[in-house]
Amino acid sequence: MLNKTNFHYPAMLRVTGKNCVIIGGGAVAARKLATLLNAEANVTVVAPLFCDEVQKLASAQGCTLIKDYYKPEYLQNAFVVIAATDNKAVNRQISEAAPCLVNNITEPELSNFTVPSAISEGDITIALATGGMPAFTRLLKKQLEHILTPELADFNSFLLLQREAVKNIESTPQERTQFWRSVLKQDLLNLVIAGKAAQAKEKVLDAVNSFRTQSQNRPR
Ligand SMILES: C[C@@]1(CC(=O)O)C2=NC(=C\c3[nH]c(c(CCC(=O)O)c3CC(=O)O)Cc3[nH]c(c(CC(=O)O)c3CCC(=O)O)/C=C3\N/C(=C\2)[C@@H](CCC(=O)O)[C@]3(C)CC(=O)O)/[C@H]1CCC(=O)O
Ligand SMILES: NC(=O)c1ccc[n+]([C@@H]2O[C@H](COP(=O)([O-])OP(=O)(O)OC[C@H]3O[C@@H](n4cnc5c(N)ncnc54)[C@H](O)[C@@H]3O)[C@@H](O)[C@H]2O)c1
Repeated sequence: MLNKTNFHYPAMLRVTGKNCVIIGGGAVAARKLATLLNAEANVTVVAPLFCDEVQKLASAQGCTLIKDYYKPEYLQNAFVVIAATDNKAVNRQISEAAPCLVNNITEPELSNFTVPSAISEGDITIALATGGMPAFTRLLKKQLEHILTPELADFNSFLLLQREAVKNIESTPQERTQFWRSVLKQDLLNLVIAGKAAQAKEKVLDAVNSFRTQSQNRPR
């Protein structure tokens, strides 16, 4: 049997438009529904009874609610399945029947993935897991929320654009790696944190321009 804590391969999933099925409609199902809907998944929730939060999310963000007990047919064509009933035996059946990514909320060891705690700001995401100590995960997340500011996310958006510009400069992947490592140093981060993002951006633009000039002058 799988160890309860051996979830050692972090990954970010693209669930946009993908069929994701949650069996169970209680408090935990509502939490998993919220994150799947935020990730723009196409979600179906199956349960005889839906809690207020699930109903609220369904009408605010749109998902399919099927008022029924679990049946294997509900797993057809699913990319992600969450076994989120309060019945261990049912969740176990779901875990066994799901030929895809499956998360079991009552017996994590029957899952092939676990849901980390996550904070996002713009395109930056910090995902966090503790190997099954969720209340501590929640506390650590609060600590990290202070670090992940809108200013950092804005600076990251700027960098993403510059990265595309740098890719269009004739250079080798090694040269680009070397370039970004030399530009993205602690002093630059300190400027952004100190509220001087404009200065930091200026420095990056200067560096990109001299990389371009160097590339043009380099014999190939
Ligand atoms: C991160 C988060 C994401 C989410 O679920 O959305 C999440 N649990 C959260 C909260 C939370 N969960 C529980 C409590 C009550 C306190 C407590 O019991 O400890 C609290 C705290 C609260 O609500 O304050 C109870 C609980 N959790 C699990 C079991 C079953 C078991 O352990 O056997 C039981 C029932 C135990 C029982 O019956 O007694 C199992 C798992 N919960 C995980 C994730 C995975 C491990 C992630 C990691 O390694 O950190 C894992 C392994 C599987 C999974 O679900 O993927 C979310 C944080 C939200 C946030 O970010 O603030
Ligand atoms: N993984 C986690 O993060 C986590 C967190 C807290 C609790 N838990 C565990 O998860 C269990 C559920 O917690 P909850 O707060 O969501 O419970 P809940 O009582 O709020 O919800 C249970 C839901 O399961 C549905 N259900 C029951 N039998 C079903 C079936 N055969 N088919 C479809 N739906 C069915 C119910 O209608 C209800 O909607 C708890 O018993 C606890 O052990 C896990």
